[in-house]
Amino acid sequence: MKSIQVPLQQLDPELPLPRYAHDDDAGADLVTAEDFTLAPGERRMVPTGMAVAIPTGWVGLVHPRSGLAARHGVSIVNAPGTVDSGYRGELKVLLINTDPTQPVSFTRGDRIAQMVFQEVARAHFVPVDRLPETSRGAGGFGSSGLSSTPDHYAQQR
Ligand SMILES: O=c1ccn([C@H]2C[C@H](O)[C@@H](COP(=O)(O)OP(=O)(O)OP(=O)(O)O)O2)c(=O)[nH]1
Ligand SMILES: [Mg+2]
Repeated sequence: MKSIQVPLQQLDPELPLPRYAHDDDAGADLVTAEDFTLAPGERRMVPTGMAVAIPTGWVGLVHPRSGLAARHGVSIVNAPGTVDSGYRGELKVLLINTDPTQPVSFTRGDRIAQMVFQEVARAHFVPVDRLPETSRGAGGFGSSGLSSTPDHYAQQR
C-alpha cells in the first residue's frame, strides 16, 4: 500500500488522531469534537477538531461508516465529501439522520466518518466536435436494466 505523510493540526488537542481500525483498512476514522443529537431527518455540520495539509496530487474523501448507516440510518449528505489538498480549515462532516422516527445521539470523541486518501489526476479539457464512439453511447440512468440476464450482456457471452 502507498503511504503518504499528512501534516495534522490538532485544533482540539484532547481528541485522538484519526486511526485505521485495522491494518488493511482504506479509511481512517474521524471523530466528532462535539456532543450532539440528530433528530429524524436532521443534518448537521460536525467539527472534527483538526485541520490537515493533504499532499498536492491527493484528495481526502469523507465517507460514511456503514455501521452507523445500517444501525441508525446516519449518512453523509455530500458523500463522499471532498477535501482539497489546499484546504487548511477545520475538517467537517455533514452528517444526516435519514431515520424517519428515531433521533440519534453522539458523544465527543465518537467515530462518525472515515477519510480515504486517493491520488487525483488533473484534467485538461479539450473541446471537440465529435466524441469517440462506444457501446454505451448516451445510454445511462438505468439503460442496462435491473435483471442479471439482460440483453445488454448478450455480446459478452
Ligand atoms: O465533507 C467535507 C467536504 C468539504 N470540506 C472542506 C474541504 C474542502 O476542500 C472544502 C470545499 O469543499 P467542496 O469543494 O466540496 O465545497 P464547495 O461547496 O464546492 O465549496 P468551495 O466553493 O469552497 O469549493 O470544504 C470538509 O471539510 N468536509
Ligand atoms: Mg469546491
